[in-house]
Amino acid sequence: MLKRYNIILYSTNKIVNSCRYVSQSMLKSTVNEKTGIATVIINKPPVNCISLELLNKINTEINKLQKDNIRGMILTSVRSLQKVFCGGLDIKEFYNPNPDRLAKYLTNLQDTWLSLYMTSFPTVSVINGHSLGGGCLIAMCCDYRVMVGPDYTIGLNETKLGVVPPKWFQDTMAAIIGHRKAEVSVIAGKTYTTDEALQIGLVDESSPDIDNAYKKGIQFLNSFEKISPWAFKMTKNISRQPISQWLIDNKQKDLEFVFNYMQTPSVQKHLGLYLQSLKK
Ligand SMILES: CC/C=C\C/C=C\C/C=C\CC/C=C/CC(=O)SCCNC(=O)CCNC(=O)[C@H](O)C(C)(C)COP(=O)(O)OP(=O)(O)OC[C@H]1O[C@@H](n2cnc3c(N)ncnc32)[C@H](O)[C@@H]1OP(=O)(O)O
Repeated sequence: MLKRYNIILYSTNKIVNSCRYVSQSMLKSTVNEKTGIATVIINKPPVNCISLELLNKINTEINKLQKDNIRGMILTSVRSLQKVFCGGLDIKEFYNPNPDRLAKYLTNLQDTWLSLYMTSFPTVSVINGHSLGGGCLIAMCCDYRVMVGPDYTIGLNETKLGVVPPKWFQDTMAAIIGHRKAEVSVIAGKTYTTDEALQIGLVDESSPDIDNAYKKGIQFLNSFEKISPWAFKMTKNISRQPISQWLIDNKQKDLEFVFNYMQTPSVQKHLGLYLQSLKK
């Protein structure tokens, strides 16, 4: 039986020296058996945007780690991408979608958010690049955020694409920076530089380089060494349950609304224009 571990969601290959397992594509996950800390690395070039397949992998991995009783987790992005933590949800999943796949995607998105937001172990995102839309969402799900800077950006920019960030996206941000700041932020689809994100409390610490950011993440996880895992889990649960319970109670309604809304001509037109603007 493994010790109880913390999770840091982070993108590097060289930190972990004692690996329990590694999955080769899109998501690499390693657990340091000495420390009980998992490092989960998103590895989907060119910009780590989240397809249905990646979403499945993230959710499966979190659920596996949950069963393994790890002490903590770091979530990050592979170093070779250099300037992107996560480019957000894959817009191609929403543009001219296959309805069956879109329904699967949205359901998986709900489930993955619930898994990551409610982990019973501490989690850290080491944000080693731009983190937009769904990228910002997964970083915000973690218990602590360390962002590399100064030149990266983070934010829920959905309105800039002509889509609405669902209630649970907005609630996740409001729980971190407060309702008023989150409202101003999501309405305008604002993105923040590392320094700005630190200033408004969207991230907890900044770092000029990835190694240092990773160390800060580990320090955060180590701060739980003397905290009972049960006390951690129950306290986090009480803190986050009101937000997660809303989605659990409204999953079908939320799914149907987004599923229909996404396929309206006006949303499709905006998504098409946004995708075009991203093309080189
Ligand atoms: C109650 C609710 C009511 C209604 C709700 C209705 C709907 C809500 C449902 C769900 C909500 C929808 C939520 C969406 C959340 C999102 O995440 S939307 C996406 C947000 N992300 C972005 O806007 C990032 C866009 N990308 C960039 O800004 C840059 O690519 C980035 C800074 C990340 C990196 O820049 P750079 O290194 O220069 O790379 P390129 O720009 O050259 O990109 C490389 C190729 O990758 C393609 N690409 C980039 N991002 C995405 C993406 N998110 N999805 C798909 N594809 C992407 C880009 O087009 C390039 O492709 P090419 O090589 O040219 O083919």
